Amino acid sequence: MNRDWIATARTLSEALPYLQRYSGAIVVVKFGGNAMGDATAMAEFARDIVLMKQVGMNPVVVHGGGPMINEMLDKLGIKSEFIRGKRVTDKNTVEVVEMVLTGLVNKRIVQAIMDEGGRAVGLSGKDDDLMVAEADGPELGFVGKPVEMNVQVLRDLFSAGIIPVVAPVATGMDMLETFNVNGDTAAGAIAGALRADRLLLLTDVPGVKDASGEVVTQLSPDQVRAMIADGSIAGGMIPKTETALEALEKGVRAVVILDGRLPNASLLELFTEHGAGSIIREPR
Ligand SMILES: Nc1ncnc2c1ncn2[C@@H]1O[C@H](COP(=O)(O)OP(=O)(O)O)[C@@H](O)[C@H]1O
Ligand SMILES: CC(=O)N[C@@H](CCC(=O)OP(=O)(O)O)C(=O)O
Repeated sequence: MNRDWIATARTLSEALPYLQRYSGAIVVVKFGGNAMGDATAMAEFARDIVLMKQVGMNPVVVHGGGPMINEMLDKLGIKSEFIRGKRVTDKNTVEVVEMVLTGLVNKRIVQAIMDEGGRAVGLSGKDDDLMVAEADGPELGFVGKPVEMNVQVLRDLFSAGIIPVVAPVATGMDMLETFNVNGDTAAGAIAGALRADRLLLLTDVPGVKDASGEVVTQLSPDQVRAMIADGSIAGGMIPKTETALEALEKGVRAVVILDGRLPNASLLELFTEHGAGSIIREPR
């Protein structure tokens, strides 16, 4: 008997308690632009999501696409800068953001999930008023912070056997403006409104690193606040960890920041005893 086959069978058998624990669980997965990588990485990600649905979980994909927005802004000769991990967004920029996220990136992910045999529907915060936002701060322009969530549409899609894929673009309170919402912030707001069992933030680093560059596998909210204050958490990791703290306050059970480029990163986290990346939750 081939040893690899035996190992595969054992892995499946060992996954049973996790499959039982997560049956019916809502898992929000943020797929960052830097984690998307090439077509193979995209297909592997899609396969993991389809598997989650197949075993009875309710995954929701919330995606980013920062590098793809940068590429399009470059082509159009529009300059862009970030403040504390968020893109300063003027009128021209928000149009590009909406086109790239709800068009290009969203449909690529929907297509990848369909290609793996799942059913996916793409939507943005504008669809069925899923995410209503107001300006995050005057210096950021059309960057939104979610103020009202209407997640019924996601529950409807769950019951229909469909995987929702959400682009982080929101409508304003007046229903006229368009806001660019950071992908992590959007994922946290959706996870909070759904009181999700897990929020997975897939990125391009193995987890949250301390000042010496080591990944910290377990973090409490207090530890995260201290690391933001002393500067060991910086740049794009700020919205990610702030999102984690807010999501926990709203009743999400745990938030995991992990490397989406690692093959089967989400499955490793959910279905094995090893876990992956940094898990942030209240100390037990
Ligand atoms: N303490 C830290 N641990 C890990 N990454 C950090 C930390 N501080 C800052 N970073 C940066 O945050 C980045 C992840 O954020 P971002 O680039 O916005 O990812 P994504 O596009 O996946 O949302 C990492 O690539 C890293 O450069
Ligand atoms: C306000 C803000 O910063 N919005 C992000 C939205 C996309 C995103 O979050 O993409 P990643 O997850 O790939 O970083 C942006 O304009 O880049």
